[in-house]
Amino acid sequence: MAEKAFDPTKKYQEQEEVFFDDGREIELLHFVYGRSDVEEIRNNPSKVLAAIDEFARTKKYLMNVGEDKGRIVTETIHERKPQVMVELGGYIGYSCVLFGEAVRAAGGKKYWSLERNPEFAAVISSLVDLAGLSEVVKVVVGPSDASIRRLHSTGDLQHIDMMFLDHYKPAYTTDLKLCEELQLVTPGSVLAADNVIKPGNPPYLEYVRSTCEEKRQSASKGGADGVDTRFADRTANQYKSRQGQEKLDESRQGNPNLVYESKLVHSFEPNGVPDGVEITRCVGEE
Ligand SMILES: C[S@@+](CC[C@H](N)C(=O)[O-])C[C@H]1O[C@@H](n2cnc3c(N)ncnc32)[C@H](O)[C@@H]1O
Repeated sequence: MAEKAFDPTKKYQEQEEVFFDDGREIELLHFVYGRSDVEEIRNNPSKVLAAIDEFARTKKYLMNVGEDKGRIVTETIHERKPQVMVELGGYIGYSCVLFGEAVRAAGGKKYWSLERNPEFAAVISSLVDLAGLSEVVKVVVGPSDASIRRLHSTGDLQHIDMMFLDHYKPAYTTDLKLCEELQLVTPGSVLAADNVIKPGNPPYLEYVRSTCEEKRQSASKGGADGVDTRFADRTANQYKSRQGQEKLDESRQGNPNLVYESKLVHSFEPNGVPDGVEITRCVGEE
């Protein structure tokens, strides 16, 4: 996958100081459903995505994965052909519509979108319905770790063929370890982690790039308390005003015996800022 230059004609609006949860998500729904051509975009995922992009380019920034990084993940979906894919963090449904359609096209059965904010989850469901993807996509409201545990215990989720991590940055590693412990992530699973350059995720990159021996040694030392200090305050507190202080189980050990092959694919945020997606394949267990 070669890195392409950013096309400035597709640039989203600048990211403001307050860039989400200020009513823009509902404004987006009115923008999309208020279009004179809304019946032409119904059941057409590409046109729904184009309408979302148009809002973000002409009205207000949206924290979507965007076209460039999205392509890296859809190419991986075409290769891996997951029957079951999970995303952590759905926001207004951009990645859900883009990847849900790719999973369906690859013959997959289910795309789970785990979103903590109930208002955002309602926006996702509305746009997924418009895109005609309701049979493949299931939106689950709640914190990702509780949702993963519940879906596993009910038997609704038995294996994750592919996972897109794009929620609270410090939770990437703790949620991956939870999925390993529940044997949802096993050899054959593929992970795509967004924002590993902007804002960055050193603990996650360290984990998926470690050898089994390194992971076993670090698990034997036990986890540190609180959010890893390598995250900037802005990232650690991104959802604090709405959710309060996040509680992560840093003592979780995961399955250090899983062997990962991991690589960074460079790309751009939809407002042109350089970023990258870490693609990680679980290739064995030792
Ligand atoms: C960057 S946005 C996701 C963007 C989306 N994947 C896309 O590309 O279209 C991050 C989302 O994660 C959600 N979120 C944050 N912490 C979460 C958690 N612990 N569990 C589930 N969702 C969470 C936020 O509410 C927000 O909607």
